[in-house]
Amino acid sequence: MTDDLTHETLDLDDESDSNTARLDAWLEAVVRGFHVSSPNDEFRTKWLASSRADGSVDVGVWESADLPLASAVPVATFAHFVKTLNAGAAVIPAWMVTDVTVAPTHRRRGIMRRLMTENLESAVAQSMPVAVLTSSEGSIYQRFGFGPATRVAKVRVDTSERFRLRERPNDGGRVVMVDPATSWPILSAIFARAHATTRGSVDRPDYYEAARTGFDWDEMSEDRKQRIAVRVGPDGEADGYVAYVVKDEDADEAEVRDLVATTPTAHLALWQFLADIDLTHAVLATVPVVDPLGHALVDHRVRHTTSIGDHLWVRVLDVPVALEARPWFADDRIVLRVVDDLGHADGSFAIAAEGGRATVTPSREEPDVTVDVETLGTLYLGDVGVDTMARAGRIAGTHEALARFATLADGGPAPYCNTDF
Ligand SMILES: CC(=O)SCCNC(=O)CCNC(=O)[C@H](O)C(C)(C)COP(=O)(O)OP(=O)(O)OC[C@H]1O[C@@H](n2cnc3c(N)ncnc32)[C@H](O)[C@@H]1OP(=O)(O)O
Repeated sequence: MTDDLTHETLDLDDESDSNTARLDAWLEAVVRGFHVSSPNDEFRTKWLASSRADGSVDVGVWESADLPLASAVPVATFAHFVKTLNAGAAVIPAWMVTDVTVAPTHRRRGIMRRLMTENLESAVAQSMPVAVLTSSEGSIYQRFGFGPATRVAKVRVDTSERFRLRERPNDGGRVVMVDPATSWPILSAIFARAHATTRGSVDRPDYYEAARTGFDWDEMSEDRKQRIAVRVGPDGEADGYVAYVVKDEDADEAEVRDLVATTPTAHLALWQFLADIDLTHAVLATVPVVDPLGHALVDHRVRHTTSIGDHLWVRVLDVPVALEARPWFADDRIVLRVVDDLGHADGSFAIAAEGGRATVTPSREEPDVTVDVETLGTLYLGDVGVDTMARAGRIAGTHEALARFATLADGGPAPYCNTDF
C-alpha cells in the first residue's frame, strides 16, 4: 500500500492457528473502530460463519511487523459482499460495503480513500450496477459518489388505551407466538416476499439468522429476551412477523427489533398485537418515514416520531443497468448527463421510457438534464423528487427539461430498507 503498510485480503477458510489469529485481529480492529467491546469466542465463531456464508471479502491494512510495538491488529479494515437491491422495477445485484474503519493513529492520511477507490474499481470489474452502504456519519461518502437514498423514522407509539385502530384487522387471520429457535424458515420466507415487493429493500446478511434465532450480537451471548410473533393470513400463509424485547420489566416499553409485513392488514395486525402486550404501555420501533400506521389510528398523535435519519446510501456504477431497473412514470425520452469524478458512471445517457420501464443507452446528444453521480444516487429509489433536488441546486437543465424529467422520474411508493449491515 505505502512503504510501511501492507494490504491483504483475509482467507476466511484457512483454519490454521496463525490465520485464526489474523482473523481475530481483523475483527478486533472492526469492533474497536465502532467502539464496541472486544468479541468473545462465541461472537468470533458466529461472525466467521456468517462472513463465510455471505462470501464476504475482508481486507486489512497492517503496519510493518518490524516497527517497535507493531500490533497484530490492522490499522484499517474494509469489507464487501454481494446481495441484491430492489430498485423498484427489478431486483439487481448490490455491492454492499461495510466494516470501514481506520485506527485513530492512522486517520486522515488517505487510507480509507485508497481502500474505497480500489474497492469500487473491483465492483465495476465485476459488472456491479450499484454499490450501497449505511453510513456512521453524514459527510464521508458523497465524495465517492454515494447519495443517501432511503430514510427511516424512529417512533415511540403510546400503546395505552389511547391506541385504537379505526378498524381492528378482521380478515380471519391470527397472530401466533413462535419459538425463535425454530422460526427462521418462516421468517426468512416472509422477508424474501417483502424484499421482492419493497422498493429500496436490500437482502439480508447471514447474521440475521443468528440474531432472530437466539444470539444477541450486542450482548455477545444467548438471547433469552427476544420474542417473535408471526401473523398468519386468512389463507393460512404467514404474511408478517415482529421480533421484539421488553428490555426492562419496569420500563413499560417493548422495543421492536424487526417488523416485516407483506400485506397492509398484516402490518396493522402486528401493531395491534404489539399494543395488546400487557404490562407495557409504549412500543419503540424503526419504521418507514411514510407509514400508514398513523393514518390507521383514531388518534394519530399516539405515534410520535422521535427522529428521522438517512439509512441506505446508493452509488450508481452502471447507469444503463441501474436506471433500467427502476420504474419510470411517463412515456418520454430525455438525455441525462451524469458527472462522475471517479469515471464509473460518467457520460450522457438517453432514457427512453414507455409503459413504466425504460431503455437506457449511452448517447452523444446534447443533454437535457445534468446531475452528479451522488445526486443520481439520492434520486435513484425515489425518496427525493427531481423538483426538490433542482431547488437545492443539484440538477441543471431548463425549466421545461426539469419539469419533463420530474414527470418521468418521480412517482411510485416511497422506498424502505429495513436491513442493517
Ligand atoms: C460503510 C461503513 O462502514 S460506515 C463506518 C465508517 N467508519 C467509522 O465511522 C469508524 C470510525 N471512523 C473511521 O474509522 C475513519 O475516520 C474513517 C474510516 C471514517 C475515515 O478514514 P480515514 O482513513 O481517516 O479517511 P481518509 O483519510 O481516507 O479520508 C478520505 C476523505 O474523507 C474525508 N473524511 C474522512 N473521515 C471523515 C469524517 N468522519 N467526516 C467527514 N469527512 C471525512 C477526509 O477529509 C478525506 O477528504 P478528501 O480526501 O476529500 O480531502
